[in-house]
Amino acid sequence: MSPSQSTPLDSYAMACRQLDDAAAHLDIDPGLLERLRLTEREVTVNFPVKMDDGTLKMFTGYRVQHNDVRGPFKGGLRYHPDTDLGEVRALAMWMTWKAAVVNIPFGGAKGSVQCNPKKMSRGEVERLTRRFTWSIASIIGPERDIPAPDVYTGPQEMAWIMDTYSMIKGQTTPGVVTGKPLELGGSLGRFEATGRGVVIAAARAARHLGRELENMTVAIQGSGNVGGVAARYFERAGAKVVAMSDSGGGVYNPQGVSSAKALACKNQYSCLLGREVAAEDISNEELLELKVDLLAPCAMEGVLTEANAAKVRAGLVVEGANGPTTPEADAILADKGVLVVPDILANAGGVTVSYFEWVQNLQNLLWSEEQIGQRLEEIMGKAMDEVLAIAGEKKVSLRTAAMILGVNRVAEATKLRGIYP
Ligand SMILES: NC(=O)C1=CN([C@@H]2O[C@H](COP(=O)(O)OP(=O)(O)OC[C@H]3O[C@@H](n4cnc5c(N)ncnc54)[C@H](O)[C@@H]3O)[C@@H](O)[C@H]2O)C=CC1
Ligand SMILES: O=C(O)CCC(=O)C(=O)O
Repeated sequence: MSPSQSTPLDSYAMACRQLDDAAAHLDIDPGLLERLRLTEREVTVNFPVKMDDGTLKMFTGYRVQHNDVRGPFKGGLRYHPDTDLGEVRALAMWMTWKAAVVNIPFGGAKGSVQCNPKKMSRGEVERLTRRFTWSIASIIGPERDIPAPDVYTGPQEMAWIMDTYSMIKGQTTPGVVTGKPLELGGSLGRFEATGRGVVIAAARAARHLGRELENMTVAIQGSGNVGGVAARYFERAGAKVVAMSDSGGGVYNPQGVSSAKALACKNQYSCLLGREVAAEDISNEELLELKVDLLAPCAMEGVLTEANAAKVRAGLVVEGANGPTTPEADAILADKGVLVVPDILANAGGVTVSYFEWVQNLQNLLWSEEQIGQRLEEIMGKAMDEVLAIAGEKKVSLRTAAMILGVNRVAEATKLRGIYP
C-alpha cells in the first residue's frame, strides 16, 4: 500500500480496469476476456525460517502465474512487508502485457514474500530465500517460470535461488532465474537494463513532444535498481536530475543533484540527506509535485492518485515503477495534457535483458555489452514506435495503446493455439 494513500490500493482492480479499457478497442470474445482477467495459478506458501536468535518465524510468500500462452511465465520476486496476493496478481498480469508489448516469448508471473529485509540479517534473508525457493520449486524452472529481481531483491537473492533450485534438481541450472551475478551466468547489462530502458523510452517520448532530453529537468522517485540507474542515464543524456528520493524522503536542488553523490550518500547512511548532496530535504509527496519537465516514479504502486494528480507539474511522466498511477489519476493527467509513458512499456528494459540472459543460459552463449545495449535499444525503440502509432490512430492514451498492443498479441496467440474456445 502506498504511504500517501488513506485507503488501501486495489492493484488488481486497477489492472482489470486497464484491461477493460483496452478490450473496448479490440474484438475480444467475453469468454476470452474473462480468461485474460484471471490468473492461471496462485500459490501461497507459509514457511518457517530460523532467525539469528534461535527462534522459528513463519513467513508467507506468493507466486502468481497469470498467463503463459506466449512462453514460460516470467517476472520478478519482491520482498516487502505490505505485499499481498492482490498486489502480486496485478503485478503478474502487468508482466504478461509487458512481455507482449516488447514481443519477447514470455508470459507473466510475479512473486513476493511478506517480510522486511531491512530489519533482517544477511543470514536470515538467505535462509528465507532458500526456504521460499524450496516451497515453490515444483512450479518454477527454466521452461516453466523464471523469477528475477524486484523491490528489495537483487543479484544475491537470485544466486541463492539458482543454487537451491540446482541442488534440488541435482544439476547446475542457471536458466531458472535472471538478474544473477555475472559470475553465475548473469548477463552483462541486466543490472542497468530497467533504468536504461526508462531513459530510452523517455528520450523517444520527449522527441514525440518536440523536445530532447538535453537540459530537461527530471525528478525521480526511488533510488534503487530502477531509479538509481535511470538517474545516471538521464545525466548521461544531458538531462538535469533535480530531485531524487528513497523510502525515507527526497532531496531537491533546482541547479541539479549529482546522482553519484546521492547514491554514495545512500550507501553510507542508508538514506538521502540534503546536507550531504547540497540539496534541500523534501518529502516524497513534494517530489511528485515539483515543477519539472519530467517525472519518473521508480518506487511503488499507487503514488499518483486522485488526491495529487492535479498537482503534478511535469509535462511528461515516465513510469519506472509498476502501477504508480491509478486510473483516476490517469484521467486527471490526460485532462491536463500530461503525457504518461506507461509501466508496461517504460520499464520493459528489465525483462527484455532478462530474456537475453535466459537465452544465453540456455545456449551457453556470452553476448557482449555492446550487443545487449544495441538489442535493447532496438526492441524498446520498436515498441515505443508501435505504441505511439496506435495511440495516434485510435486517439487513446499511451497506456491504453500499450495495453491494446500487448493484450491483442496475447489474444491472437491464444486463438492460434486453439485452446480457445
Ligand atoms: N528491478 C527491475 O528490474 C524492475 C523493477 N520494476 C519496478 O520498479 C520499482 C522499483 O524497483 P527496484 O528499483 O528494482 O527496487 P529496489 O529495491 O532496487 O529500489 C526501490 C527503491 O524505492 C524506494 N522506496 C521504497 N518504498 C518507497 C516509498 N514508499 N516511497 C518512495 N520510495 C520508496 C527504496 O528506498 C528504493 O530506493 C518497482 O515498482 C518494481 O516493480 C519494474 C521493472 C523491472
Ligand atoms: O526481469 C524480469 O524477468 C522481470 C522484471 C520485473 O519484475 C518487471 O518487469 O516488473
